[in-house]
This record gives sequence, C-alpha cells and structure tokens, in this order.
Amino acid sequence: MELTLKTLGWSPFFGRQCADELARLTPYRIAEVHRDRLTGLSEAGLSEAGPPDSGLSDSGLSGSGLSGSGLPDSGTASLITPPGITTADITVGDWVLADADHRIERVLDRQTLLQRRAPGTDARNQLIAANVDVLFITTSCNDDFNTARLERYLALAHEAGCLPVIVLTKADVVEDPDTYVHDAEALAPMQVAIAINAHDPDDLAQLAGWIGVGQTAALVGSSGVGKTTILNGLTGKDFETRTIREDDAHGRHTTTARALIPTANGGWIIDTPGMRALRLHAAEEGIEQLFADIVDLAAQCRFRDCAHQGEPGCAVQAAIADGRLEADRVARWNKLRLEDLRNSETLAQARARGRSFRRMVRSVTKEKSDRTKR
Ligand SMILES: Nc1nc2c(ncn2[C@@H]2O[C@H](COP(=O)(O)OP(=O)(O)OP(=O)(O)O)[C@@H](O)[C@H]2O)c(=O)[nH]1
Ligand SMILES: [Zn+2]
Repeated sequence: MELTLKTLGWSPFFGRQCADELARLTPYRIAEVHRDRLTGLSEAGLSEAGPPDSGLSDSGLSGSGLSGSGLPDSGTASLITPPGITTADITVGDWVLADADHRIERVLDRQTLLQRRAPGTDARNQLIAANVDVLFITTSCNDDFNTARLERYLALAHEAGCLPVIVLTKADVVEDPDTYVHDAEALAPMQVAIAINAHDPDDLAQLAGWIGVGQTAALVGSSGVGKTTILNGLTGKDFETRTIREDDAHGRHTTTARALIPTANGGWIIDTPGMRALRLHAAEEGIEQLFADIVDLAAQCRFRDCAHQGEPGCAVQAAIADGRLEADRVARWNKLRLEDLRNSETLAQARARGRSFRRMVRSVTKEKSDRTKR
C-alpha cells in the first residue's frame, strides 16, 4: 500500500493542530509500541523511535524486527523520544511530530482514545489505542451473546469516541442469526449489528465496508469469538487462531507481531494484547450516553438523590410501571454505574492520598525550615 498522510488516517483534525510546524516537523503514525522504542509510519516509510540511549541509532535498523509484522518497511530510520515523553505517553494509532533527527517533539491530540485503569493505586491510566474510528464489538451467535457484556463494550466505545459496530460471529452454526441481530440492534438507537461467518469472504466484505481507506478499526470481545479469524480475513495475514494455538503440533508458520495492521482495502486494524484484555474502566460519560433515556427520566425524579428503588415520585419506576422502560435494562444500568463508581472512587481516593501526602511533606519541610530559622 502506498503510504500517504491520507492512507495513514491523517485528517484536518490533526492538520489544524500543527499547520505552522509541518515545514519543520514530520507527522508519524505510531504502528508499534515496545518498552523502549516506537515504530512510526510516515509518508516516507517506516521509522523507529526509542530513547536516546537505547542503542538503536547505530543498529542499522532497516526492517529489523519488523519482518512479518505486515508493515511496509521502506525508508527506515531511528527516532528518539525526548526527555519528558515516555513510551507510556504514546500508544498505537497516535500521531506524533518528529524533527529531521527523528526526535519526537509532541503527540497530537487524539480524535479517540481507548484506555484502561492501570492496576494498583497509581491513578495513571494505561493507553490502549488512539484514533480508532470503528470498534468492532465481537461476540458469537451462541453462548457468548450476553446483553450486559455488550452494553459494557458499547459504553466503552462511547467513552472513547469510537463508532461501535456489533459483530455476531458463527452465524453459520445457529438456526436464526437474525434474532441475535435484532437483539443487538435493540441495545441502543441507531446501533448496527452484523451477523457473519468469519470464514466467509463475502461476509467479511460487509465488515471491510466499515474500514475505508485511511480508517482504523479495532476488535474487542471474549476469547474464542473469532477476532483472529476476522483479522486474518481482512488483512490477508496468518495470525494464529485459538484452535491452532491450542494444537501446536501443526508446526505451522504463523505471524506473531501485531499492532497497526494494514487491511486489504487500505484501512487499518489495531490488535494488541492490551486491546484483547480491554475491560470496562471508569466510563461515566459512555454509560450516560448509552442509557441517555434513563438518565433523562432520572432527572425528573422528585428527589435529586433518588435511587429509583421505590421512592415516591420516581420517574424511572413510573416508566417501568407503564411499560415505557424495561426493568432489566434499569437493573443493568444500575450495576454498570455502581461498578463505574467503585472504579472512580479508587481513583479519587488515590488522588486524595497523594494530596494528603504532599500536605504532610510540605508541613514537615516548613516545620524544619521554621526550626532552622529560629
Ligand atoms: N463456524 C465458525 N467458526 C468460527 C467463526 N469465527 C471463528 N470461528 C472459529 O472459532 C475459533 C476461535 O476463533 P479465533 O479467531 O481464534 O478467536 P479469538 O477471538 O481470536 O480468540 P482469542 O485469540 O483467544 O481472543 C476458531 O476455531 C475459528 O475457526 C465463524 O464465524 N464460524
Ligand atoms: Zn427515581
């Protein structure tokens, strides 16, 4: 594929952020993030970025470590992340600006951002992927189909700013895939769901239609629903599917590197281990968007702190009573909100702890300096 800003996914949204700098700096789309180096794609070809002392600059990187990743590898050069920017600040799909010495100067604002709360009390979020246009929320037309799980992923997509498309795999093994499509599309107004056999090229073409030239998609969903099968079908690559992984005896050659992968139609798919492990994190806004109708009703309850559990003047319960609202859906909304609240509280608590610690340090330091003054 010819790499141009357009085929890489550049848009006026990014252009506006750096109109004056483009004479001096080159935009790169981040294709792979490793602990100590980054791989970026530019109009010129492929470049790697790493900290100054990573020893990359003298290693003659042309194509090294990238064979098999499916990325075009002409025009390779070493890039440098300056002090103050680490590989934790940059994620796959990001746009960065780098100077003629391949030193990254800044990360451009993201159009969309998928992230997750880092484990532990460190309140910093872990970036999963940036500038993903379409999120394929993948489930299968059988046991994996679960309304609450789908709603979680929908909230996640809303929070990130991606367009969610529900993909129902294994349509070939159920009697009536249309009932799944119907149920999935009922989850939100304007929601699109597509039932496919992930092995069928015609079905895959329906998905490809959502990833035009320069557009980026990502796949989320439980293990075994068919994400790798779809990825292989759309990119023409040969990543190991679950079945093949579990049956290593085949000794088949497979591609292991993955990140920002070009599709056969000029789009991109992001697939990283972080993406596969993605779960719901604090997503207050996403949940509000997904359940906007309930949120509107709740605003009409008599009490501002109404728990919608039998209080007088509860507009939510009233809507359930006269059939405008499904009780189960309200229950799922409550569960999701509670979960989200718990996550957010941890974050708030972590911040409060940080604040009180700094206060303590300040007061101790002050006490000391007061003492020395005396
Ligand atoms: N019949 C049928 N089988 C499918 C379909 N999609 C996937 N499979 C099979 O389901 C199994 C699991 O598919 P994978 O693509 O490895 O699933 P995955 O989501 O990538 O799984 P993880 O890598 O564990 O996240 C494989 O044996 C696939 O061939 C489908 O639409 N129809
Ligand atoms: Zn209420």
